Order: sequence, then C-alpha cells, then structure tokens
Amino acid sequence: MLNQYQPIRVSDLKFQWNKKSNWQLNIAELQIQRGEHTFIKGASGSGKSTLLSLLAGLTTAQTGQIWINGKSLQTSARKRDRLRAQHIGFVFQQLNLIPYLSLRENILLPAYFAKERLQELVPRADMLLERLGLGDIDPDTQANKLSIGQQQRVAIARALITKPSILIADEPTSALDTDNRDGFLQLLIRESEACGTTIVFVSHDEGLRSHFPRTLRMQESAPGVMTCF
Ligand SMILES: Nc1ncnc2c1ncn2[C@@H]1O[C@H](COP(=O)(O)OP(=O)(O)OP(=O)(O)O)[C@@H](O)[C@H]1O
Repeated sequence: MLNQYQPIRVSDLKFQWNKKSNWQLNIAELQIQRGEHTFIKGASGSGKSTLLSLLAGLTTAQTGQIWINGKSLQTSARKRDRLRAQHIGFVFQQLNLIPYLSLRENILLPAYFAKERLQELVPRADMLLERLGLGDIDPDTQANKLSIGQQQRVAIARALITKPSILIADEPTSALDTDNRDGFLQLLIRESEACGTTIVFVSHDEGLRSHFPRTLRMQESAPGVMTCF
C-alpha cells in the first residue's frame, strides 16, 4: 500500500547527469519503510551513489518525485538542505571527520546544521561515546589523535547525534578488514535500531548482505537505463 509518510518514497523518477548522456536512472516506484534496513548492491557505475545523492536531495531528478518523511524534495535548494539536515545522517568511506576539532565537536557538527540546540545534545554525544566504547577517551581530544577504528565509531555517533529517521551509508566499510568491518556494521545497526533509524546501505561487498533483511539491486532494464528492484 502506498504511504507518502514513509521515510522514503520514490515515484516515476527519471534522472540523467546531462542531456547528452546515454546513461539514465529510472525508478517507477520505491518505498522504504520506517526502521527498515536496506542493502543496495550493483556493479561499479550502476548508479548506487547517484541514487543516494538523489535521496539526500544533493541532486534533483528531471522527472518524478522523492518524498522524505512525506516532504517532497522537489523544492528549493535551501529547503532541501534543511530537510537533509533534519532527517538524514551520513556515513561515508572517507569518514570526513574534521581533524582539528575534538571528538565531541565532530559529533555535534550535524546538530549545528539541523539548528538543534547544541547544549541539549551534549549529554547525547557523551552517551553515544560511552555506548560505542569511547567512554574512556577525553571528549575534548582532537579527532586526528584517534586510531582509525576509534574514528569510525566517532563517525557513527556523528551520523546518529540528531536521531535522524534515515541513515545513508555509502561504502563505509570498503577500507576495513573483515573483523573491523563486522564490528563496525554491528555497532552501526545496533545504534540505528536504538533510535528507530531506517538504514540505506550501499556496498559492493556481498558478504554484508546477510546483515540486511532487504536487498535492492541496481540493474539495467534497457540499454543504458538503470533501475533498482
Ligand atoms: N557528478 C557526475 N557527473 C556526471 N556523471 C556522473 C557523475 N557522478 C556519476 N556519474 C556517472 O553516473 C553513472 C553512475 O555512477 P555512480 O557513481 O552513481 O555509480 P556507482 O554504482 O555508485 O559506482 P561505484 O560503485 O563505482 O561507486 C556513471 O556512468 C558515472 O560515470
């Protein structure tokens, strides 16, 4: 059943990076339910990052609609920025921590963009640090003084600080060995579940698929036309 208030709904979407390109992404209908964990797989160049960028409102489609929690992304860039900051957390392969800021400052950055009251989120930042096994580290430590494993956990805390309803993860484990990869994913899923966050996780790595109840595949439906099932 269609429900426009689901975290993510896509309808009749058609997207090209430019008019002359013979590559196109077409999605007739896609819905992702509240709290659902979805794995998106597909060959290199199949459009996984393009789809994430459309869902985050960083790029807009020529045709069709995307709703995030019932709000259309067919709106001004300023409103899309606001929607993104309020509803979506991100984790990328490059963790994108700001090296000269402290752990706590890095974690609180999205709160600033979401215009949430920073002071009210400080206890949540500290709680996340504790839950992610970083409770023994002084939260004023600069991010570049942490090991990569610690930085990954800070990136999880940062993605979830505002309790976003959607978490978008783009290949966050591709630089990790198997043990680190599984540990990272378990923490990411556990903490997302604790705040009821819907996960959209892109990876080449088939080994991760079993952690996700739903898989979407980016596939060619006609020459040059990609879709996802
Ligand atoms: N900013 C851009 N401008 C123009 N074309 C782009 C841009 N980003 C991606 N493309 C093209 O769009 C298509 C899909 O690329 P995309 O990065 O979404 O694929 P992907 O499945 O995420 O690939 P990978 O797994 O290698 O990261 C490719 O043909 C790519 O060359």
